[in-house]
Amino acid sequence: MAPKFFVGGNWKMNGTLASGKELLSTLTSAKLDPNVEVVVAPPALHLLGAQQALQGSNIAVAGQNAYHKASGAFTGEISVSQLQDAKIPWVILGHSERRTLFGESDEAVADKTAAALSHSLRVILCVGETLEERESNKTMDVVVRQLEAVRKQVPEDWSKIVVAYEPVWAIGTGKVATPEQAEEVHAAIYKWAQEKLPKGQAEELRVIYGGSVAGKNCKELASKPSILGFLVGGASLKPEFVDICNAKL
Ligand SMILES: O=C[C@H](O)COP(=O)(O)O
Repeated sequence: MAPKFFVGGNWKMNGTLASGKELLSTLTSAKLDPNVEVVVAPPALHLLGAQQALQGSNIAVAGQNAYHKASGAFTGEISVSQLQDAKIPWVILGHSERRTLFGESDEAVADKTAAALSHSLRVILCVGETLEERESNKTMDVVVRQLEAVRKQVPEDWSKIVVAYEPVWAIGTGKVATPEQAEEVHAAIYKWAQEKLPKGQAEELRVIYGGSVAGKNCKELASKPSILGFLVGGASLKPEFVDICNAKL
């Protein structure tokens, strides 16, 4: 059976308690494709409220980041064990904004991923190249390097990982990768997974696309065979997120 199409909404550092509540009520009252798994990632401060507002719905919540140490003097951080304790099922790790603005290395992302999995969290693992890397034909070198750093620490079980391919040049720019550009990288990630992950896991893996996904481009992207979902930023704050969740209908 093909894995379920996955749509994540990454709210980033946006919104108020009131706007978040309104957005969630739009989502819970909308008719969403039952064959799609929907996860929203509000800012940390809003996570528990969102989780409560989503009770009884099929929409789950995700943290936008987490630290791999269980506890201690790490001001400003939230740990994977605290997410687990609060029954937050998902966490986004390795987002390019974390990598570029907050200096997270491939190894740090791998540490976090391994720790998150060992605390029973599901992980949306982001990978992707910058414009400069794409223009110097290094897209797959970068993506494979990022994936391999994680595989080194998580050699066996990727069943709780969703890989989000997010070309940095397409994030928040309105410059979406063409369906062909995205498909090419997704297919190469699946090839990597076939070769490097234990038998049977590539078939279960979901590789989703992120970068300026919107109501107007989601259907064409979703029609590509290797695009098994989206990680949506800006448009996840708008009612059009419902259309994106329903891209396969
Ligand atoms: O996590 C989501 C990505 O950064 C995409 O953001 P965007 O849809 O605003 O381009």
